[in-house]
Amino acid sequence: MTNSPLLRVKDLVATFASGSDFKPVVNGLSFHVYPGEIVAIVGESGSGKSVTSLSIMGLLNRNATISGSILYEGQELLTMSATERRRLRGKEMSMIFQEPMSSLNPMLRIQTQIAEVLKIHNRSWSKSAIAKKVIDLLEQVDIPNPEETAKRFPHQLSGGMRQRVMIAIAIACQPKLLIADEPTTALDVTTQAQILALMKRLNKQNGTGIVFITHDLSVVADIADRVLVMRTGKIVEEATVFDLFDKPQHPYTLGLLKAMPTLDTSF
Ligand SMILES: Nc1ncnc2c1ncn2[C@@H]1O[C@H](COP(=O)(O)OP(=O)(O)OP(=O)(O)O)[C@@H](O)[C@H]1O
Repeated sequence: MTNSPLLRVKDLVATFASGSDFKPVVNGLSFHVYPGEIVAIVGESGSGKSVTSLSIMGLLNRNATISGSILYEGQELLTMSATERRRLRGKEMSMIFQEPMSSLNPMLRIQTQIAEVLKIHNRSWSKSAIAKKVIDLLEQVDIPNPEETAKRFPHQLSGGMRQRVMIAIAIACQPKLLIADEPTTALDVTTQAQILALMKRLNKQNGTGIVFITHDLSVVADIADRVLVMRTGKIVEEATVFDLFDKPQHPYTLGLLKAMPTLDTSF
């Protein structure tokens, strides 16, 4: 790991002009992610995890006001032009959402959707180079029969396969930063474990820094190097994954840990 963070968020405040009584929903958040690191943000529903990730990606609604600082490789994202941010999105940083069906276009074949992002960021590539890269990406995310799958439409794939396609799109341009917002929540446990293993492998192979948003501490234990515990728009605890489970400091973290199902839990 190098000494300069890939991402440095400082005093981030996000407020919506409607729906939240003008109270900040993210309120003075500071954290950093080093290249190659997996940082999990964990917290209950409504604590501001998604607003944080959308702020980093520059995808928040127009009714949001953001202040503070978000530095990506030392460049301030909050003062960047929309064109510059679009250039970074997809190429330098990309995002995976919980429900791939709402991010994929139901009318377009998988190959067209992956090719689209490749074309935007690699204008000089030939058609055959793009087609080859599409298959290569589907192979990287362990899609069986990639040539066949590339021709399918999203509804012809299982939820796990759709999420793999979303990951293929997200890594198409080898971003340095990947933000994954509850990418496994909608999946059964076996598929969830496979997707987590895939993300860990991509992190190790490509050195991608990952911000992994979840409300599930067992996922945190599986994937993260470092953990930020978020509550009502603030970070209440930050620790390595080992320390968080070994000696949690904040009562809220203790509560989350106690609520984790164990083998002894009776339902
Ligand atoms: N576009 C919006 N307009 C108004 N309020 C919003 C908007 N988007 C989010 N909020 C509010 O901001 C707060 C934080 O929402 P956010 O989606 O970041 O929570 P979360 O921690 O990601 O929750 P979940 O785990 O349920 O996804 C919530 O109170 C939510 O209602």
